[in-house]
Amino acid sequence: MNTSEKMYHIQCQESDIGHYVLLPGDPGRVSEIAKRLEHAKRVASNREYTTYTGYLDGVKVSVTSTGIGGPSAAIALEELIKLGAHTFIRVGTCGGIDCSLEPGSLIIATGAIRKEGTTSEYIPIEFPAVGNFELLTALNNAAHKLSHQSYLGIVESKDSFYGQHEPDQMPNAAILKQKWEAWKAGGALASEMETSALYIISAIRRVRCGSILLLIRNREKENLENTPPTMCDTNAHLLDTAVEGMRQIIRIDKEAQ
Ligand SMILES: O=P(O)(O)O[C@H]1O[C@H](CO)[C@@H](O)[C@H]1O
Ligand SMILES: O=c1cc[nH]c(=O)[nH]1
Repeated sequence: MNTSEKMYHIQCQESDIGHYVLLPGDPGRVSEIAKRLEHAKRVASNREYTTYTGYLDGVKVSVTSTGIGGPSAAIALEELIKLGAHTFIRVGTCGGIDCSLEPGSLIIATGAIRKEGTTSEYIPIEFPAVGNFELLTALNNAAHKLSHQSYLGIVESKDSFYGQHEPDQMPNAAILKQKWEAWKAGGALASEMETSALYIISAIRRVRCGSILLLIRNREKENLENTPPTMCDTNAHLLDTAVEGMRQIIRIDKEAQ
């Protein structure tokens, strides 16, 4: 491959991208993360994909938004891997499945339920979507270091946001609700839309990915306790923890060299 070639969707070339990449879904979150890097500059913005690149402890690190959902995240990840990136942290948001979780909690996804269509085009459904152990450990250590409460566990990655929030509006309501109850009984923590695609593709391409998510609202908790909607309206602790996790993995990699 000609490495000066720009990738079709993210509009970046190899020299634009670090080997380490933070992956928010929301393009609006990219500059907020980039502020936590050294000398970060915007390198491209096309469709849902905005990229900044800077440094952490002298090592080049990029931030690229994935947009919403598996198809969009899969494109970002595939193109970043083609440009040489090998270590990824998703920096996302989620809604509660486990009724004990407070809005504002940080969820570190050990694995993801593959309730999406993208990864079935890659590998049969029996293959599990699992995070990279080193990265999950680094994220967990980062949360402890910064004194932020975090929870390790399984998340649901689905395709339909409104299928989660308004299942009764869907002809498929009975199946949606039955599966949701099954995930709850199985101890799943939260629901989002990209982690399973990122984990499956990372496994297939032999790169590392970990996902950390901010729980912004927990309808299960509200329903159980009969309390009004409560939204978490701050994400600084998510961004600080994700960047500290990346700093830790960079340090571990340097020590192993
Ligand atoms: O905040 P981000 O990272 O986009 O993550 C979550 O928010 C979006 C839905 O509102 C989906 O992308 C979901 O996974
Ligand atoms: O409830 C939520 C919150 C964020 N993202 C989701 O997919 N669901």
